[in-house]
Amino acid sequence: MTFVLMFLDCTHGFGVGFDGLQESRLLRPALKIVGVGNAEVGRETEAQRAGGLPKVTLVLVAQLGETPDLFPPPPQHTDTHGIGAQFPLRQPHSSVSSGDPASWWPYCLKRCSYCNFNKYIPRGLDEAAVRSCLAREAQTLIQLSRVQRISSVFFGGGTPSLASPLTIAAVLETISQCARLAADAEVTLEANPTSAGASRLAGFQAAGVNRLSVGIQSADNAELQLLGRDHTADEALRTLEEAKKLFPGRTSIDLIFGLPGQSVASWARGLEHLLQLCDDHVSLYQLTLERGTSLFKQVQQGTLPTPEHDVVAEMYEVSRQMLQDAGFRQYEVSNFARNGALSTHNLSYWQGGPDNGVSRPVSLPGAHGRFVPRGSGTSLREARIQTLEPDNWMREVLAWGHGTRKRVAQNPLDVLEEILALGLRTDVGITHQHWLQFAPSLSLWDAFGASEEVKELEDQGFLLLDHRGLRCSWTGLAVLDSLLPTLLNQLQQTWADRVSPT
Ligand SMILES: C[S@@+](CC[C@H](N)C(=O)[O-])C[C@H]1O[C@@H](n2cnc3c(N)ncnc32)[C@H](O)[C@@H]1O
Ligand code: SF4
Repeated sequence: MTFVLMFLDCTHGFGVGFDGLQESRLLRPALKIVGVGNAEVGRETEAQRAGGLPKVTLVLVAQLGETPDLFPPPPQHTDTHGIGAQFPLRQPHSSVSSGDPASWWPYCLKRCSYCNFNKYIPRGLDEAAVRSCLAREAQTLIQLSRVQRISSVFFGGGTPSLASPLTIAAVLETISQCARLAADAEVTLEANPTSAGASRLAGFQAAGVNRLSVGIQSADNAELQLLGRDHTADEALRTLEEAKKLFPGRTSIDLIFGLPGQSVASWARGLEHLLQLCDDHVSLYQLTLERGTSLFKQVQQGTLPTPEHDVVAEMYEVSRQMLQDAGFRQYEVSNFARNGALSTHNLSYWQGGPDNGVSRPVSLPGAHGRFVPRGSGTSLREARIQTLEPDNWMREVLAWGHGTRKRVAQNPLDVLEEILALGLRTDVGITHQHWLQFAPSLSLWDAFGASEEVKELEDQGFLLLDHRGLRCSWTGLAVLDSLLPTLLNQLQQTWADRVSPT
């Protein structure tokens, strides 16, 4: 089973509109794409809007009817945030007899100027209380999903490196009491340079963390200031050095490109520098100007320039090439690894989990999950969202054992659409074998083999459908968002014609 905790990463990589697509398709599965045309979709970024970037040509029209809440929301407050509302899609975003739980720490020391994640500045935080709720919810969700074996755990945020190692140890201890935590399980923690000194990192390691994802973001002090980060480039690089000593081969760095005023040359210079210092894993995020953030406001008011589409696209291309030259494999739209340092947790997420009953129990406020509550006698997958506000979430965990605010049942087509949209983010794509686990009566050939539009994408060099399965080419991976509407539309049509004709 896999706990997925987070968020879908709306900024995973370059391409327009994927966040919008994810929001509408993955979190509001009851919306049906009924056509493809020249329409804007979803949460188009401000940069796209202002810069005239290509629009995803996707039309979402029919609301098919969301299933009612299966879980009555706790009585003390009303549910004002249904699935899809105000949730960071970044990341992420779990499964069944084997799984990958994720746990969030929703607190940050300060708000970065670009980030609209569900996060809070801790004031009078009772960490022991949060710890016990995290452990309790993990226990409830694992029991409910009947997960037996866990192959990865992800502590994301917010800033989980602000939590004490004791908290991380307590959650891991609970997980290992509820299911078999494999001896070689990947246990990742996201760390901010400011809260990740050598002794804290050693504490996390002693607690059971064996992989670190460090939020470096940039090696340029002016850029870090623009991003509202609370660390300098030197501090970030010192954390990287310390992390590499403790987690050699298992330290990842997060970087952001496409900042207002950033040139391709300055971005490339910074990346070149970081490639000499980094370990074996790099996550590259294209900046999304998120409504409600101070960076968004500054760009909107004209105090900062809008990042230009062509410039940002070139940054992405240059980065991919530089990473390839440095020995990295682009194994996903925005993730690069060398020496086999691919993230198990991320892969299980993009590949939709190890079996049909993909469950991603998510623990922590505001987290998103995919979950099969086998413990309550069902094998149907649900999209779940945990309550956003930590105080309410804690009250609910104390009262109910969990803070699941919203559950939406996913039908087989919803699941397939996720498999398609997420699987194509990887360089391997979707193998025939994998697809058939989810669609025994509709092969990839059935779904896409006879489509003129898909054939056109193949002829244009974006897509490959062959004996291995369906995947993007190197060129296609960079523009996946613009390929997905055609593919999703095609899937829906063949599903309607061949699997559930009305
Ligand atoms: C939510 S953060 C958690 C990690 C940690 N708190 C940090 O900031 O390094 C995960 C990643 O998402 C990135 N991120 C957040 N908002 C973003 C945005 N608007 N555009 C692109 N990346 C973003 C962060 O920079 C970070 O690397
Ligand atoms: S530290 Fe990370 S999660 Fe917190 S505001 Fe900054 S980017 Fe967002």
